[in-house]
Amino acid sequence: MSDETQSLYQLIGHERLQQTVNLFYTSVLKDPLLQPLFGDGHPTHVEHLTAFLAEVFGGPPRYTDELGGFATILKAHRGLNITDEQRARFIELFDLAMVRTGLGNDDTIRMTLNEYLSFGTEVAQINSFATTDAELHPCQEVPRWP
Ligand code: HEM
Repeated sequence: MSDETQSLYQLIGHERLQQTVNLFYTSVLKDPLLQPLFGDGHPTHVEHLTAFLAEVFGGPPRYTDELGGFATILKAHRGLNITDEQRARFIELFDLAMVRTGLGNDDTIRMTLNEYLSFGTEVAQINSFATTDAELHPCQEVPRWP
């Protein structure tokens, strides 16, 4: 496979993606602004968030095919009433985790992930406030990015 056809997922590598999500989630559960939303944490969160992001960046569609797909993440976010500060902290902690695993050393990867996180957290925030289906964000499936 030539470089042109390599997905971002391949460039990142599954293990490094999972390590980054793992560090991110550990920091979320210690964060005063975010921890109240996540409680004591969920044992499948790292696996599910990794699978979701893998699919977003061109990896296998395992989140859609095996882990409940977009409907599951939508259900998880509805009613959370995510504030602007919580949304910003989520992005900040993910970026810090990228720096710590070395993923942040690659400017293209870091910038693309941050661009996606800006979009993804906006989707999550809008859905977190939706009281009717009409108020949901129009993105209703696992997006492919970029
Ligand atoms: C790019 C943005 C985001 C993505 C890709 C994402 C993805 C996910 C996924 C995959 C799950 C697990 C659903 C399952 O069990 O399969 C989840 C759950 C959850 N998300 Fe998000 N999320 C995003 C943004 C946010 C934001 C901004 C917040 C709050 C600040 C948030 C709070 C939560 C909570 C509280 C849960 C449920 C608890 C848990 O599973 O641990 N998410 N999210």
